[in-house]
Amino acid sequence: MGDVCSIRAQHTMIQATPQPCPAIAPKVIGFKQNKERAAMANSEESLCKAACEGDVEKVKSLIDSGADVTYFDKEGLTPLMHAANHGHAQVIKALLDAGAPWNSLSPSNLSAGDFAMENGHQAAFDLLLNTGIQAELILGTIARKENAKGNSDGDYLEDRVNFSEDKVMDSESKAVMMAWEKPLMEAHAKAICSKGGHMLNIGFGMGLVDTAIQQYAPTSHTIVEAHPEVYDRMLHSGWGEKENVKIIFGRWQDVLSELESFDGIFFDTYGEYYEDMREFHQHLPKLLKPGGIYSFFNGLCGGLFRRRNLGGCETQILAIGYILPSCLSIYRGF
Ligand SMILES: C[S@@+](CC[C@H](N)C(=O)[O-])C[C@H]1O[C@@H](n2cnc3c(N)ncnc32)[C@H](O)[C@@H]1O
Repeated sequence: MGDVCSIRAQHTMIQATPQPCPAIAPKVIGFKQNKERAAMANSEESLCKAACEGDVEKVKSLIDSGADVTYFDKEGLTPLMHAANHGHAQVIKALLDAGAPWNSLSPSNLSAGDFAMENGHQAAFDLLLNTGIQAELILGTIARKENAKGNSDGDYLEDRVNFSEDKVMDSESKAVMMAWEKPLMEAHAKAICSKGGHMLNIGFGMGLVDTAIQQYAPTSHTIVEAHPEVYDRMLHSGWGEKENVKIIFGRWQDVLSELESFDGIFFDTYGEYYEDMREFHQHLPKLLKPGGIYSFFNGLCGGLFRRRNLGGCETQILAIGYILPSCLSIYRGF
């Protein structure tokens, strides 16, 4: 747990040089019909400049007079990215209230959240994180309802997955798991194994957390995995022959009755929603022994930040810290 918190602390020390505020480029208007469009673009350029300079009154008045908060300037940046880059939290709030998209990406695939994070603007970052999480929760709830009605646009568990040395990808080439997450998985394993005993991991993926759990030589180590190809790969790589390992093939939702209680539990699935994780949490009082330790990993803010090396890990930890307000991703059973 100490590790998890200290990684979060490292994050706030990351500093990058913010880009200078853009000068408003003079427009050359060749045709009469372009005048209106040029005037509008000017108000959006002014919005970017005011956002960059932190002039919240000007931002509000430009919004009131119809400036488009979704505008991308010639550098491919939105007003929200400019405000985030310089840490102007009040401007960010005004833009978000006016409907500025929190998940737009710059030409280098950076979101406003990335700009705030890279420049160490914690208040700006928290605002964007909050908005991203709220949106994810709402979208997740809608998607679950759609799926329940049979409108699912594809079930990850029924699709093919691709394995390579450093990642597992789903059929849409989205990363199920990536090797850079290894240090984070090791931190989770260390936490849940800190008292030894019987371990449970939900979701094998690349087996990073399970490999780390094995290093603590637990009394028993149960792994629940639902994807047939991931399961086959587990068997081919010898996981079925390890003495203290029990593999349960199936969705955790369907195999709960086969699970006893554990001293350490880790949860990290893919293709599920926040609501699924919450549902899992409701089973914890039964699954976790008194004094047991639970930890989880979940991409709760997809789209808000790039998934990338250490930064991505830190983001996940921040997200976890946000959900459980004291930067703890760990739950201790009573
Ligand atoms: C992100 S990966 C887990 C990565 C793992 N923590 C590691 O260290 O490599 C998620 C895994 O959960 C599995 N999964 C998805 N939904 C599941 C469910 N309902 N029950 C059990 N496993 C599930 C996926 O097939 C995938 O292997």
